[in-house]
Amino acid sequence: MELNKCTVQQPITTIYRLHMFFHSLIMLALVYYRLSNLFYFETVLSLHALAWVLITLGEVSFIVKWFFGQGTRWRPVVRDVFPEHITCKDSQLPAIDVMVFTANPKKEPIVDVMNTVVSAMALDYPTEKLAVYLADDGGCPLTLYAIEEACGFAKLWLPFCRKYGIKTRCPKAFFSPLGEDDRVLKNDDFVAEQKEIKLKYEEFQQNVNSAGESGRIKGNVEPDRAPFVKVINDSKMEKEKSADDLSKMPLLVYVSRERRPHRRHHFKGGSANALLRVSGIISNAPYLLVLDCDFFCHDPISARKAMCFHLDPNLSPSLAYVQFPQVFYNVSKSDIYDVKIRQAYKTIWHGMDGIQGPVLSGTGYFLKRKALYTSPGLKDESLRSPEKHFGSSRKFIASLKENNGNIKQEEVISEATIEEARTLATCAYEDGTQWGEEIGYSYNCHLESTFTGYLLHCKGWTSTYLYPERPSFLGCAPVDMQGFSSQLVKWVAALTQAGLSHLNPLTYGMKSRMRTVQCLCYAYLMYFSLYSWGMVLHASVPSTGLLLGIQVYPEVYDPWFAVYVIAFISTILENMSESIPEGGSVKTWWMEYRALMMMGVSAIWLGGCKAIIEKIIGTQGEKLYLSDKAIDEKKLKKYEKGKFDFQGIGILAVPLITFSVLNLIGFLVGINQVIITMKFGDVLGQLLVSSFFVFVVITVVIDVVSFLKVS
Ligand SMILES: O=c1ccn([C@@H]2O[C@H](COP(=O)(O)OP(=O)(O)O[C@H]3O[C@H](CO)[C@@H](O)[C@H](O)[C@H]3O)[C@@H](O)[C@H]2O)c(=O)[nH]1
Ligand SMILES: [Mn+2]
Repeated sequence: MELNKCTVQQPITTIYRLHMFFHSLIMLALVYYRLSNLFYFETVLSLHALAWVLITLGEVSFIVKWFFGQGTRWRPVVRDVFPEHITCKDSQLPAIDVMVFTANPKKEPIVDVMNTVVSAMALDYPTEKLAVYLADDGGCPLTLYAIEEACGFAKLWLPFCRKYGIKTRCPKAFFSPLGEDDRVLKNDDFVAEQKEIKLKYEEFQQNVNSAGESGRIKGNVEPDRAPFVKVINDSKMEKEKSADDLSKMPLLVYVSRERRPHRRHHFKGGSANALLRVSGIISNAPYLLVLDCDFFCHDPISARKAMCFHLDPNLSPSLAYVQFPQVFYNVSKSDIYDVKIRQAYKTIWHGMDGIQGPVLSGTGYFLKRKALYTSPGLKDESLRSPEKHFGSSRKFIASLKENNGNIKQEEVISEATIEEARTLATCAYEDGTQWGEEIGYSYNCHLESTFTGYLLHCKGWTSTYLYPERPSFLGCAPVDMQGFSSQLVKWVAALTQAGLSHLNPLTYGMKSRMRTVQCLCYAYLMYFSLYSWGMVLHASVPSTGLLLGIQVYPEVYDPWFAVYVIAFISTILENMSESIPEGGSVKTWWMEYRALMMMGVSAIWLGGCKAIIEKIIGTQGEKLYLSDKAIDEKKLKKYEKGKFDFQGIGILAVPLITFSVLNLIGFLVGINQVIITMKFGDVLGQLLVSSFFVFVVITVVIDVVSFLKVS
């Protein structure tokens, strides 16, 4: 019986392809128009010619972005899984190591991190096949204390969930509106037990918070520290106490790698590689579930769902990972900043899934451990000289040869193993090895996961995407302009940097084992900031033209004017065809589009510029912003009401204000001119473009002002 099913999305695929054909004709026409007219300028040194060249460049950037984007619309698919068709016994399921990452308790509230840990421990998967690791990149004593407390709580929580078939296995979510369905009356016992467990949860929370607040346990990041590995719960020890099925607990391990101020640590990528090694000699599961600390498990059977792909003999040999979407529990209906990044998770990932597979999104994916060490179907070169690639640990090298991760359940984890694990988590261990290059997560890009996934696809690995109705994982999104923008700047800078490196999708990717259409998709993502140049030019050239009396579009009576109008409408329709069928309305489309325009001339543009400047001066920013997961209630209220919050956006305000003012003045001057001369034919194109920007600005201003009034 089939374990999974893949369907090409119809009729949208046919519509996309027809549109592709139609739109490419218009684009070609526009290129012809611009190029043929550029030759008519008597001198290239006039302002008029300059304006033409600039607007042409702007149009070219739109066309190139559109062209790359077609890769993501070529063959969108949706997948379905049938976990009930898995025939093997539970004891034959492959083991999974869950890796949870945290870095800073100030930005990542410890109790929330523990909720993620507990939700992972509570996955509906045979406990002896499950191990949960917390990589604490902050090395914070309070986090260690909290995980011990959390483990104690889990001993009550897991049996409770299992006994009553609770689906919402993240305690915090269970006691929130998210868990409403699970809290309905089951029987009298349930009511009593629920009350009790709630008290226990509050007690746990209280213990952690008071330990931190009273200063009894240090809640600070320790930037200069030795490696530390501690087994919090050894499932083997428990077996001896003959735990019954309801109360069995998975292995739980706390890891904090060595950090030294003068040593490069490579952020999450570095932490992940250290954890790969440590977990390799402890449980060495063939599959990994990777979770950011704010992404808790919301569907206990997600692991079984992922296995519907990994156990499928047709897919499995080349399948590196199964990606789930990032779904955020705090997205509001209007979502003014488009924090849910709809285009990525609802369009592009499905599109790439139909080619070679979705992007590795950093969290919520089930990865084959071996994929980080080898290429599919090739002789394993790295195992010929393992020390050069993997470093000197014999124990770790032996783990590579192990028969697809026989979890070592026979023995209790020994002190010697922990000692070795500590060595594997030192800074020096990676010296002179291939970690961060050929092996493990790549250090070549700050978006370690996306880029590592890209390299996996280059090696010929595939991936699949599963978007179930009930979110398998839920995370928390930033809810103000500053939070979302800084995330965007970080991502765009990293992607652009990858696009400008020698490993870019157009040269390196095309020559690799990656499929051609897949290369286009990656080019779309890595050169997305190019598009923002198009936006910036469109936000500045037509309006400046109005001020200086320079015409950049054909006259209304010129048939070419119609071509521009058609191009505009066609672009908007393409855009709508993505967001509206995905449960959206014209309003949701507009919110998303407006967000893109605002971010396009600010965060995305600056992120791209940052990468270009760094490329020219030859440095790479060593600072990386950690997204804030401690959500401010006031900010959340504003966001939920659809009111913009620009506080703290800093330099991003400069382009936003400049382009707003420029278009407003240009528009007024243009209108004035029309009134005086009674002729509008030659400026209408520019007036339309400017008014479009003015319209965006006005709708934003209305939102801001109306909020000031009510608050
Ligand atoms: O030095 C660091 C920095 C971050 N993290 C952890 O990495 C995760 C992601 O960091 P976050 O600031 O939340 O990044 P986002 O921008 O929200 O996340 C996206 O982008 C990141 C790359 O910048 C990816 O690592 C993430 O998986 C992806 O979800 C968090 O759990 C952090 O605790 C570390 O372990 N060490
Ligand atoms: Mn995050």
